[in-house]
Amino acid sequence: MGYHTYQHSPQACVIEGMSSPSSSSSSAKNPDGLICYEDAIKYWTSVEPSVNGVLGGYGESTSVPKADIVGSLTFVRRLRNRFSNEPGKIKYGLDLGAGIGRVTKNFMHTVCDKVDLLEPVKPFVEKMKIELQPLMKQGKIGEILEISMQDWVPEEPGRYYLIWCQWCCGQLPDADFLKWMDNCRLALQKGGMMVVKENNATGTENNDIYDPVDSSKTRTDANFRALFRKAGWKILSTTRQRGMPPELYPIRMYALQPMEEEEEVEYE
Ligand SMILES: C[S@@+](CC[C@H](N)C(=O)[O-])C[C@H]1O[C@@H](n2cnc3c(N)ncnc32)[C@H](O)[C@@H]1O
Repeated sequence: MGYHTYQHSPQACVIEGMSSPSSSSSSAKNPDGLICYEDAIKYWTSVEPSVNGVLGGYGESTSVPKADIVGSLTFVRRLRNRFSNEPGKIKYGLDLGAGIGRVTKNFMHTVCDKVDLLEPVKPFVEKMKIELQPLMKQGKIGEILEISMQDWVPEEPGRYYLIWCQWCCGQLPDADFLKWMDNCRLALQKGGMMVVKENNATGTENNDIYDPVDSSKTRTDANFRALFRKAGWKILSTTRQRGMPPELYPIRMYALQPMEEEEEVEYE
């Protein structure tokens, strides 16, 4: 997510050349086929390891970082009676696509006993280790996994009380997204919760927008809901992030739990 994940006309696809934003290129129809993991890592490795870098130019001189953290905290606090840790287990958090550790540093450590972070980009991991020094000294940081979400296989089933995935699951095409959700289910404690916080493209299920800058896609709310259902997760609650600059895509938080077998899903 950078400048490019914000409200803009879909740009010309790097593969197809300079088609106009309004042209009906196959990129608009099949963004999944255009996602390239290597290009994504190359892009993120070239980005300054700072809040400004991971937030695409919406750093600390803007309202975005603060509004984002306040929104996340409020959302999780509102849900505190709807999820719990498994008796006797540590309240472990997992911060996915963690960048320089912004989410853990400002928010996750306050709701979890300990947080693991997953981030594939080396300069971000190096900066994260500096940013999180004080929390490491307090014993609040667990493992730092230097891998991509699509390569992650949970080593300890039922480890996590809260899994947080923000502004990074657009890096995965739908097929890998579904496999990744299966891994999340395996990794979650009984009673635990996962939150996906992402930009939303407008339109129906098939209107996801490819972003050539970081080789990701921005999903519609309809596609998120369809994928959650397909992967066997129910939405406990969902809300729109408030207080963001008007030029940005709408941002939505989805609080999720695995469906019980035969459970009816209620969507808001
Ligand atoms: C927009 S930044 C968001 C960082 C962080 N979640 C935050 O909100 O501050 C996107 C992050 O996703 C990471 N990323 C890119 N491809 C990824 C992948 N395949 N798996 C996991 N993370 C990925 C990037 O390196 C970058 O740190």
